[in-house]
This record gives sequence, structure tokens and C-alpha cells, in this order.
Amino acid sequence: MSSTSSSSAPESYKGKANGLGKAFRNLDIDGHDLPPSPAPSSPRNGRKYALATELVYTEGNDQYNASSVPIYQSATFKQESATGGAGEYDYTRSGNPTRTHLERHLAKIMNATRALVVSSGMGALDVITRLLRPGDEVVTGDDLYGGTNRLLKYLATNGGIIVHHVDTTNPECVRAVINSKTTMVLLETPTNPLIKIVDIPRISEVTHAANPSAIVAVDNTMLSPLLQNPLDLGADIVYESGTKYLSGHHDLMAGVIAINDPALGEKLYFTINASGCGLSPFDSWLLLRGIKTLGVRMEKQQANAQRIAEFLESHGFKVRYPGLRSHPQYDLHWSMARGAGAVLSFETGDVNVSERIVESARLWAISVSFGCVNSLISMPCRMSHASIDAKTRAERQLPEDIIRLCVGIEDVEDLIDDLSRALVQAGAVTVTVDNFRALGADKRIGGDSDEDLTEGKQPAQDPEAASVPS
Ligand SMILES: Cc1ncc(COP(=O)(O)O)c(C=O)c1O
Ligand SMILES: N[C@@H](CCSC[C@H](N)C(=O)O)C(=O)O
Repeated sequence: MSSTSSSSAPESYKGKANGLGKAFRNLDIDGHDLPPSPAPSSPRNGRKYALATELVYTEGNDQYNASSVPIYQSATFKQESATGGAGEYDYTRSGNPTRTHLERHLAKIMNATRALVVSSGMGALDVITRLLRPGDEVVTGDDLYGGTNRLLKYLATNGGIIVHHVDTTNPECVRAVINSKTTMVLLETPTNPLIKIVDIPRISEVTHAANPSAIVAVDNTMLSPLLQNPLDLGADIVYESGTKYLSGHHDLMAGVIAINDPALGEKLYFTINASGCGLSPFDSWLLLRGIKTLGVRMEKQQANAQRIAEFLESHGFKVRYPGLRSHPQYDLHWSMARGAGAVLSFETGDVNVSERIVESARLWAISVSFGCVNSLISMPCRMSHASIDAKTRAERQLPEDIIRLCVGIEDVEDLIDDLSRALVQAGAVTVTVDNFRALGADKRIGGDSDEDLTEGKQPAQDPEAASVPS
């Protein structure tokens, strides 16, 4: 698909077959190893299609040949006899045909032998962390989604788990804390919200060498299976918030877990059935529907994100986005992923200025989350990461002024216009006749002078008084 030939991709990468030679390597195409289902979603002819095709291609054996998998909106399924005559399904907490169909479809596109779907991304992490026992040690990053940090803190406080937050961009920092009690290494890449890149293959290698029974779990929410397959890179578990790119419309909550090890799959399934967090039939149907447009949505979203990132950088902002060559881990990112995604963050140097930008935007909705078709703007320290206390945020060097942009599928010129207006209105830029430049930009780039930048000129505060150069 054309996301592979995006202008952000390194030259050496362009023209590669989207990693699909590797994708589906572990696919059980006939479904023999998958849990039984009345609704197969793998092609019966066994043919592997390109990922963009597989996203939309499903097969079922519905009695009426329904093109859209039916929603089995039933809590119970009648049995044929009272004694051990359990059919394929008995109770929706334990299993439901719509959910199974979705799980098989996800296993296919996540290049896993088994996928499981639960009621939210945090629900997925909750299921995964129930593999831990008191005294176990977890190694994780120092830049993590706030909710992930919160759950780990809860487990450290109440569950007897020891959690090490280290700089996971440096595999040596991970190696330094791994010991025989390390049972899990939990990674995000790109991280939320600092967009740091973590070397999944290297950390998996280091972890498994130090402790072969330790599990490497990767949160792939930022990229989705369209752009990165952590299981192919050495991870043991991949999980995602289906609330984001997989569904794409912010109309449902879901979490997805994918694995290749059947024994691990059984343990995770046990927890889902025992705790009752399996995804409902209606949300399973809705998520399946969303997945079918993942390819086109992501392609447009990341093309827009690339333009926005370049726009902000060209006006002197410090931008974090792996599609920019200035990203310090650009090569590492592209060695693992097939695209840069559509989340970026930038800094203004002033929390109040950032707040004004966010509040001045009109097209960009002030909202947490990402992956939606609509563009969103947020201040992570006040919103998605507010559950990390201010002291910890400071220790982990999370800039209070950071603004996160989650780019949607709108017309990119409209997005740039709206952002430009918000920057001017917020006084985040110095405006000249035909340009504008981030305040403090020249200090950041080592005093480079800019012909267009008038020394000492006051930033425009009045939106109506400022025209918006592009
Ligand atoms: C990277 C990441 N992982 C996991 C989650 C949790 O997902 P959910 O909101 O679906 O519980 C989120 C956001 O909420 C996230 O940003
Ligand atoms: N109030 C919520 C905040 C959810 S943040 C959602 C998303 N992961 C993001 O990064 O924007 C909470 O406390 O969890």
C-alpha cells in the first residue's frame, strides 16, 4: 500500500513490499490451531493477500450468507442435553460467535496465532499483568501512557510487584535492571507522548538472554498492525487499545491482545473468562467494521501528519515525529515500522502559550485519545498524563508545555490554516509580513538568524489583527 512509499520513508525503504513477506509467517491459514468458530475469517483458499486486502476480506459461514457478520446479541446459547452437551458456545462471557470472528480476523492481520478482545486497552493490560505474581519485577519505560503508569503504580502499591522505570530507548538501561525475578518487560514505541523509539528486537534479545522465561509485551497502539508487528520483532505479547486506530471513529472502547504461544493464549483467555472483560457482541461487530477502513484512514492520517510536522518544524518549533529526519531515532523507527503514524508532539517553551494554542484551535478538537478520523489537540500533562504526578513528570522530563496533535483525515490545508491561526492568536509566533516563526526558535537552533524575523517584534495577540501567512 502506498503508506510504504510515503515521503517520510527513508530512500532505502521505499519500494519494499510493506514487510508482508514477513507478515503472515505464523498465520494458521486453515484455522486448525485457532479456537473453534462458526465464523471463520481466514480465506478458505489459503491465499495470503496484501494487508490492505486482508483488512477488508473476511469469510463467514452464516446460514444466510450475510456479508456483514451477524451480531450474536445473546448472553446464553441453548445446549442439546443436560449432561456435558455443551455446544461451541454456552455463555457470552466465555465466548461469542461475533467476538470469535473478530478475534480470528485480528489474529490474521496481527500476524499471530491467536488474538483476544476485551473491553478496553487498559482491560488488555490488566489481563496481561495478571500473569504477574507478588515479588515479580517489571521493567518498563520512563515515558508511558498515563493510564499504563497508573496501573503499574497500583500493582506496585497493592500487588507486591516491583516496577523499574528506565530509559527504554537505551537497551543497556533495560539490561542493567533485569534479573531472575524479571517476569515482564513492557514497552511502548513510539512512546506516548514524547514519541521516543524503543528497539524492540534488541530489547527482546537482551531480555530473553538474561531470563528466558521473561515476557516482552509491547503496546502497539500508536502504530496499529498496519504499520508495525511487534511479534515479528521478537515480542511475546502485543496489545493495543482498539479505541484508537483499529476502530477509528471514537465510538467504542476495546482492547486487543495477540500472541503466538498457545499456552500463553490459554492463560490470558482464562483470565478474560474468569474476570468477565471480553468485548461485547455489539462492540465486536463495530470494531470489525472499523478495522476494514484502517488502511485508508491511516494512509490519509499519516500523510496529513507528515505535512503538519514539516509545517511546524519549518516555522521553528521543536517537533517530535518519526517521519521527520530530525527525529534522533529515525533510522531505528524505520527499521521496525512501515510508517510514522499520525501522532506528533511539539513544544512552545511556555505552558500558558500552549494552553492558548489549544484553546484557540477550532477544527482541532480539545480531546484525549488518538486514532480518530477527526483531528485532536491536547496538553498531555493536563489531560491524558495528568494521573502522573507533577514531581514524577518533572523527574521523567515530560515538558509541561508539550502539545500533542493527533491528526485526522480532514483536508490538510484546512488543518494547517486552523493551526496557523491558533498559533498567531495564542502569541506563539513572531509574525512578519510574509512569515511567522516560533518564539525562541532561533535560540533553539543555535542563534541562526532569520531574515524574516524582526528583532524584538511583539507576538501578535489579536487574532483579527494578524493575517496568517502560510
Ligand atoms: C498507548 C496507549 N495504550 C493504552 C491505552 C489504553 O486504552 P483504552 O483507553 O482503550 O483503555 C491508551 C489510551 O487510553 C494509550 O494511549
Ligand atoms: N481520563 C482518562 C484519560 C484518558 S487518556 C486516553 C488516551 N490514551 C490518550 O493518550 O489520550 C484517564 O484517566 O485514563
